Amino acid sequence: MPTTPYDRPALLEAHGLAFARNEEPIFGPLDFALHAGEVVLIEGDNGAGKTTLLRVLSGLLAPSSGVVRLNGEPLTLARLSPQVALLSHQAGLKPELTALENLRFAAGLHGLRPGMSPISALAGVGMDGYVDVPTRQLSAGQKKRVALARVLLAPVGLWLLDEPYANLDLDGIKLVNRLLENHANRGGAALITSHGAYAYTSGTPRRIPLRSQQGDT
Ligand SMILES: Nc1ncnc2c1ncn2[C@@H]1O[C@H](COP(=O)(O)OP(=O)(O)OP(=O)(O)O)[C@@H](O)[C@H]1O
Repeated sequence: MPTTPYDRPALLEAHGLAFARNEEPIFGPLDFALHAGEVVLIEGDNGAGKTTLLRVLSGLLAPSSGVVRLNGEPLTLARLSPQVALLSHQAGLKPELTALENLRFAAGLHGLRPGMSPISALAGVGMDGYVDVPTRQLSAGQKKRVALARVLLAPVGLWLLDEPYANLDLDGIKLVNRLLENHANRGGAALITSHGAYAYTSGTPRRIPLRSQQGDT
């Protein structure tokens, strides 16, 4: 019998996942699973809890209740870094290093996706003309592209991308959609947040709507 991604443990699963701050609910409880080949979009207005959810899913914040599993195993920071590439609001680049040096540094820490090099990852995001430029001299959108190149370079199946479209021009938005589509087609999976304006549209992604709970009665 042919196997499908659904026969294997999900790359990422959340069960009864909720987060509260000072007893104020931020999101949840949420139940979802992300399988190989899927892109799932977390949608919500400003303050709805999208970044908080990604920080919980990446082990940076502990949930108030519920569990997160990576490839069927409980999430731990030790399991996270070899399996997950994170893109957060801050590009996370070292400003004194060039774009290329930043990617070489990342490759030294996390390794390389087969067939990919720091130069080819920069070319893949349209930044091959900026390899020798210190990243402090780059615009916000250019920094975002270098940060996306770092995601592209990482030899991992799961991408957690917080606002990948922010600061990008129209070409950059199409680029993110193309990167997501290619990643899903080669068996990867991605969870992305967006306000919805530039949502990934290929293959009708599943959506997890978040709604601000603060002030609810
Ligand atoms: N460090 C913090 N301390 C206290 N409250 C916080 C903190 N970070 C976020 N919040 C609150 O948690 C709620 C969810 O914030 P979060 O950043 O997750 O929303 P978001 O959906 O990502 O918003 P945006 O679309 O504006 O980026 C908001 O009400 C916010 O004010």
